[in-house]
Amino acid sequence: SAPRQRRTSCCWERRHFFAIYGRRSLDPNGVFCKLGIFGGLKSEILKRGLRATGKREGIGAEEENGGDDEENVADESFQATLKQSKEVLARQKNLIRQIEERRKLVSSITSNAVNIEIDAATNESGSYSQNTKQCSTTTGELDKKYSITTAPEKSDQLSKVEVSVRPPSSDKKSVYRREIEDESPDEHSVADALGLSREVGSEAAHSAITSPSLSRASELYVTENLEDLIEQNIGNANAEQDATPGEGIKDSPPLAGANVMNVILVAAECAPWSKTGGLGDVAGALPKALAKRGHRVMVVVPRYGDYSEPQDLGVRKRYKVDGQDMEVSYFHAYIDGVDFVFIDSPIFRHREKDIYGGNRVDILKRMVLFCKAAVEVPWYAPCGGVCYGDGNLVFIANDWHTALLPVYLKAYYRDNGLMKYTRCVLVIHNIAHQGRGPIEDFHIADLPGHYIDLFKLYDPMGGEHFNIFAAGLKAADRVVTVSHGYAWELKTQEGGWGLHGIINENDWKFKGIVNGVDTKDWNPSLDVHLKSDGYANYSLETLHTGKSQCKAALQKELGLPVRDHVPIIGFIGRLDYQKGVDLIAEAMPWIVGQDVQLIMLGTGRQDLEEMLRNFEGHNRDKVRGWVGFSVKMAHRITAGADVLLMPSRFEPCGLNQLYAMMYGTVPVVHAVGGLRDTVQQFDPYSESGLGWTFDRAESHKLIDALGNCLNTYWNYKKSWEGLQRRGMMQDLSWDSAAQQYEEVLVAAKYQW
Ligand SMILES: Nc1ncnc2c1ncn2[C@@H]1O[C@H](COP(=O)(O)OP(=O)(O)O[C@H]2O[C@H](CO)[C@@H](O)[C@H](O)[C@H]2O)[C@@H](O)[C@H]1O
Repeated sequence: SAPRQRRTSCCWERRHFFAIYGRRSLDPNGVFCKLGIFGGLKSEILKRGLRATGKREGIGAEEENGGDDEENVADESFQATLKQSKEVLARQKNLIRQIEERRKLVSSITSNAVNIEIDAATNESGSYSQNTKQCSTTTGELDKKYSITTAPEKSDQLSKVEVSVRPPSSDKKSVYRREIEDESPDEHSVADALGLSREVGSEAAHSAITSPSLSRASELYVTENLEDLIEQNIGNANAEQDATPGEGIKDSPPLAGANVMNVILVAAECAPWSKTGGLGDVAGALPKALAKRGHRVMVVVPRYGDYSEPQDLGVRKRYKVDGQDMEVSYFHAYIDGVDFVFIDSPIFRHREKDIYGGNRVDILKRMVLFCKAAVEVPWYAPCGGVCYGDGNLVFIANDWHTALLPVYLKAYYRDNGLMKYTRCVLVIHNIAHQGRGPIEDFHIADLPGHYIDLFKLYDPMGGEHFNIFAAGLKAADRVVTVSHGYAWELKTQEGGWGLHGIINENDWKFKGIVNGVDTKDWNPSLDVHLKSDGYANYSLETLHTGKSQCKAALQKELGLPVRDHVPIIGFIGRLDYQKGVDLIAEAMPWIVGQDVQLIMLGTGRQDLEEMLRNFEGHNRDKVRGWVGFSVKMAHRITAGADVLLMPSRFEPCGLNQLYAMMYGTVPVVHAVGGLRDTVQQFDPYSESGLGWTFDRAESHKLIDALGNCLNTYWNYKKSWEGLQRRGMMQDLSWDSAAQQYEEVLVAAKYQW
């Protein structure tokens, strides 16, 4: 009976072994190919294999009493298992090599994509648009699918579509997760997730997952290991993607967590399509940062020019403006995770060089049409096939041009039980422009009579008048301005420009958030405007040589003496009262008395433009006054200059000083509004600070500050380098601002 017992025991062990790992485990293309990849499993297999031979189970003692046959069987079995283990090891190595190759492929695709973008942007606007168009078409397609899942309205139709959706390719991890959760067992998803070729991987994956002989424990084991491997594999790919600055949407879950919502930013301008100043920059950059946090984000802007990226959505709507029927259509592009919707109408067309041009009534009519159409965009503009809808939606309106939006939202819709869950936040970029006019302008706004009270404002400057910003501030659910300093100033009589009373009354819903920088556009190591004409990209590591090269290229381009040791002082901005250009004029005799070069770029008031030309005319060896709007020159001056001068009388935030610091250019600023928030005065004792500030908008104060700055430049090189480095090392991206905006959006959402 002993031999029978031994045979039974041995057979049981073998049956048990197969029961756990399946018969196909002995097939070279079978489950071991799959299981072998998990390091821990190898020893388990060996252990089980040995147990099957009985040698680890103490059965050996009985075997010694048994016949040679039994011993041979055990030996053969042991040899087979050993061979099998070796094969497993070889396959494991092979799989690791495949994963490595796949990782390289992902990395090369990622870097190619970045190169395409950089190439696109390097070209002049025409080719930039073409390339972007390609990108947007692709991502638009993805968005079409993705947006369906993120749409908050879950109509029957939507949830049906959801079954087949996939998020954008960058969100690979969640694709695989969902495939495993929803569709497993599925050989394709698992093999794809592992990066296995179909021939090697699919059958193995299928066996591993679907084999009926898999016990619950081994199923769990396989799943866990699969997930680990997928995590690791995709994590590596994502890490490589993350290393690319400015990449779009990243891993799930979204940073915004449960607060994910639909956000529509509405602005009169948006870079790169339309820009007269900082509003265009913000409208182009903040939405991308919000999208990165997981929100579904749209920008709505008039279609001033014949832009090539946006495609006609084929939707037509009519709105009445001052008694006249006007038709609008909607153009759409999906770029960097954001839906850009352009509202087309004959009254916007061909205005790209003159966005705010025309008489007061003309501008008002344009803004009335724009706001009337913009507030209904979530109903009519199908982005990626699905409209945003008005649930879980917050508008971000900007400056007086779109301050009618919160008023329309209330008067046309919420007062009538529509758009009940839609909110509007109004951002003040500049209170100096308010949309003022005579009371009679009210009829153009086309609102119920009692709404006149929102618009009526009396101040000593304008008497009783119609004021669009005033109405917007009252109707908005929340109000944001672009720095803490400016938030404080707006509440004062001097800083509020007649609206301080309203702002004080609405203090509870008012907040300052400092703007960020689009670190893709304004980044010395990526800047597309530094790739030609002798300029060079540079970083913190190559600051010294890179900046010198840009400086020489700038001097050469503008016909100034090419001298490395002469400090270049730059100025970029609108030529108006706000920017304090007249203070530079007053300080001009002192400035040209120094061994410096001054480069000024700007457009605006004609007398100030003339002044710039005169500066240059009288000091050709030291001064250049570029009258015009040139984004390329703005970037090149920022890179090539040593000092950026911003003597603004008031400055809600100011972006140029932020850009300057990113480029190792030291700012000298009037300590006001956002300039005070962002430029910390240099302290030579503690070697801290970011630049020089002066406390009053007076030319002698400017001269003092600039004098100290130049002294440091000439005589304290180490301190100078410290200033540059501290500036460049700051995190000035939109990430933190976007998080603060999100808090405001959430507060608005839950406000009744
Ligand atoms: N001639 C020219 N050629 C090329 N580019 C030129 C140019 N003149 C100006 N720019 C560019 O326009 C932008 C100006 O931005 P700012 O923030 O400095 O001022 P702006 O007063 O327009 O914005 C308002 O809104 C922004 C955004 O909130 C606030 O930062 C700011 O304080 C407030 O006054 C920068 O990108 C600058 O490079």
